[in-house]
Amino acid sequence: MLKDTQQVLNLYLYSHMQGLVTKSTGSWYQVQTPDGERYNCRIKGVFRIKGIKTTNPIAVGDVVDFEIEPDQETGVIAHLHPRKNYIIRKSVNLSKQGHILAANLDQALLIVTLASPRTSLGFIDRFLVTAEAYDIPAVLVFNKLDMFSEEGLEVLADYKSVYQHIGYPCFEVSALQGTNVDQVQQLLKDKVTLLSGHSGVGKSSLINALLPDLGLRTNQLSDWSDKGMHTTTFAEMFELPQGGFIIDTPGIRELGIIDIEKPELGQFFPEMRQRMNDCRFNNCRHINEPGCAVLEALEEGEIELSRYESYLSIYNGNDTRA
Ligand SMILES: Nc1nc2c(ncn2[C@@H]2O[C@H](COP(=O)(O)OP(=O)(O)OP(=O)(O)O)[C@@H](O)[C@H]2O)c(=O)[nH]1
Ligand SMILES: [Zn+2]
Repeated sequence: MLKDTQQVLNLYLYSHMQGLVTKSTGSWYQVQTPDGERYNCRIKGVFRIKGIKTTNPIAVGDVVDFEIEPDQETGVIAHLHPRKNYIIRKSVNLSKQGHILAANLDQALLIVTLASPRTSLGFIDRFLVTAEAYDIPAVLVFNKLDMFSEEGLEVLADYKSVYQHIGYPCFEVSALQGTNVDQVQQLLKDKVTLLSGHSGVGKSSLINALLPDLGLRTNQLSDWSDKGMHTTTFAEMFELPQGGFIIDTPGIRELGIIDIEKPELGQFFPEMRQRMNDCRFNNCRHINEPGCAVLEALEEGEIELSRYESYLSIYNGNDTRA
């Protein structure tokens, strides 16, 4: 009888649990179970991505199975669930090596401003291309609404229509005054969201507006951000009171452009992707080829000139990240 009880207990103690990796230090992983329990876990075994060696096998956002150790507090990660996407930093001199920054992102939110500092269209487009290449849905949030003049509001409406037209949701908010922050709150609910944007666009202000009751959390967040060493290497997720997580890590805020082969670039512009099957040549670069469906659409004003200019700029390897 006693033996049976022990066996049942052992089974229970070593049972597999599933959880989300919410923090990583490289050797320890914080794993959160669906009921909110957190365990510090180690890794057992080898985890690999095809074709690339990673310096970290498991990253924030990964879903893993783990076994709880007899101490009931720590665990051993035994299985990694397939990722729907991940962002990776390739090492500069060894392109076959990389560091996974985060996995399974539901969306990437780019915070931009049209005033102090103005985010360039080139920067926005570069971000969107990168998000497309990573297969992460992107959303634009135009902040500092309170600073706009009549004229500024018209420019904003133009920008929004350009991006909404090609399928990117756009929001306009004032983090400072709280305008439309509830819409962003709704957007983040139950999702894993990467926050991005240039310095000074109001990311911290927006987080503060999103977490009004959790000043402590935001402080932790900026403390974390100040630790230069960790920030570039390891991401951390912050849980939102209404459900969902945000990732705000300086090293990945601007989602550096990844290696994209020139012939593939058009695929990452949705309005080009949609038309390029109609180009006369199947290896059309959409630059000066006859019968190019993209150039036709550009001429007819169906493709925005600024977007096409971004295409050319990235194609030619110019850095538009002003
Ligand atoms: N008028 C106005 N100012 C804002 C708004 N949001 C942020 N700011 C101001 O813009 C400045 C930068 O805001 P932060 O929230 O620190 O920007 P950040 O993106 O976190 O910047 P980094 O920490 O450098 O990445 C601060 O002076 C904020 O007060 C807004 O909606 N309206
Ligand atoms: Zn073409």
